[in-house]
Amino acid sequence: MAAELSPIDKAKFVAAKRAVDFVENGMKLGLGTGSTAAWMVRCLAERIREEGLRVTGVPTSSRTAELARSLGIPITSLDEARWLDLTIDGADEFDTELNLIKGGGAALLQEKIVATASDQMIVITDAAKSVTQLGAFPLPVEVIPFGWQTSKALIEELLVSMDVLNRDCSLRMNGDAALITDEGNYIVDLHLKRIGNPRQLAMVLNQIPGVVENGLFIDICDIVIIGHGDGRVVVRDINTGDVQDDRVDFVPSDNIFADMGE
Ligand SMILES: O=C[C@H](O)[C@H](O)[C@H](O)COP(=O)(O)O
Repeated sequence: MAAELSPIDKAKFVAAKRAVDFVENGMKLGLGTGSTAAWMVRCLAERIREEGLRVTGVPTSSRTAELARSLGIPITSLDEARWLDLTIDGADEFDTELNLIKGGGAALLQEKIVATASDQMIVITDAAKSVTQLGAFPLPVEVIPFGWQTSKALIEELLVSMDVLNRDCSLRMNGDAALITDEGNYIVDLHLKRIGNPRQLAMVLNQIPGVVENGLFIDICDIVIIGHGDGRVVVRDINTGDVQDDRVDFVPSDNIFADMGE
């Protein structure tokens, strides 16, 4: 018997399930990271099992690779795949132009490379992540460990020069030690509260020595699918301007919980 999902998990599940409708036979797919993307991986595995869907996935983190492998999704590296048809991923915040903050799960670097190598990016999310202005969620910046304090100081100087009022920056920790990303780097979180010009900030942050990438995704996302706890999903396409209001059955099949030990 499938476990009862919380309203937030129902919202994530229905968004993920609707996104997987966009997947077609033979596609090369970017597989995002995080709790919402994990639902997408489970829904994709279900279509592979039940319909014999043929796809190849490129995971955006070691966690997603492990999950995909455990559910029998064929995966490969981006270097093998080279170019992808579609990436489906979660986000921490999205604005009306579908600019995003990502990296709450420290996977922003691979996620940005994979999404940029895709013809289309679909973001799956719940409504709580919709904002008029990005920045309430701390902006993750991936820095190399060598001289990270200098890189952090340069980020702080940059924020002063841009007249950013809230500019508290903190090294992301994992217990007592710095969190290490899949690429062996650190994350500095920028607590900005509001980001006036995300496009400019995304560009200038990456000019700082030691900064590898930042969590602002500008002009990368094409479609956002917003799930709600009652099964409603809103699909918004930034390129066509189309908005569809849809419903998805939010009762997952029993074996979708296979990887969760339920
Ligand atoms: O690094 C992690 C990713 O950018 C995630 O996609 C993002 O943090 C959203 O994760 P979740 O779906 O768990 O809220």
